[in-house]
Amino acid sequence: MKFSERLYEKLQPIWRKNHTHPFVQGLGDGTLDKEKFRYFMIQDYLYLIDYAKLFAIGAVKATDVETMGKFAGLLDSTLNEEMSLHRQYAKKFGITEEELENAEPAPTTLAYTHYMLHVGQNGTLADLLAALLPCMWSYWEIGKELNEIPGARDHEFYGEWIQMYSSDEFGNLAQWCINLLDELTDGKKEEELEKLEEYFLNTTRFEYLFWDMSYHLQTWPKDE
Ligand SMILES: Cc1ncc(CO)c(N)n1
Repeated sequence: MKFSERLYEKLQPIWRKNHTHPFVQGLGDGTLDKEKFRYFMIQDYLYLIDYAKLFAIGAVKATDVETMGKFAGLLDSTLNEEMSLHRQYAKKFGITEEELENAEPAPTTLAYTHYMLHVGQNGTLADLLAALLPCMWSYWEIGKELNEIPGARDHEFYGEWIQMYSSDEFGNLAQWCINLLDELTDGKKEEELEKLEEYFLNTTRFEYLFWDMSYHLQTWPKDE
């Protein structure tokens, strides 16, 4: 069995929790409170700034030019395609680019990005991929699932989000990362696979926490 199949099977219950989170459900049926989505967009923009850096680290850790080029492409599409979705949504909300970049990360955003960057900086290329994969993979799955809901992709507000994450372009990038992780883990010892599984599990959990943070508009403790 491919390592990605093992991850997928083992973590199904946790993935389902992400799919059924009220934030995700609200995106799909269009009932999500705009204030929560606005908060999510700002936090997700900050998240993606650090996430993009993981692809840069991937290029550094790659051992062949083709893989380097792919990571460079992932870096480019995160900064210039995925984040332009956020910049467009920001315009709809009257949020300036300065405001976006100067916003303060909430506790969960900071914990999640720093965890991934720590694993990415200190580990192997396989470690980095295991940590970053739940992000792309779960958004692709969620995008595809929401895209099946009649009218969801044409929703005046959340439709563009669903279109982006259910797209073949986004899916192909996720699939490339899945395939590379499968290649890198082929024939690896069980001990090594368990370590990778732990990274993947932790960032899958962080995905849930990110939805939950946005749903509850998490802040740092008040009256500091
Ligand atoms: C928190 C989070 N996870 C995954 C993605 C997909 O890139 C995203 N934009 N944000």
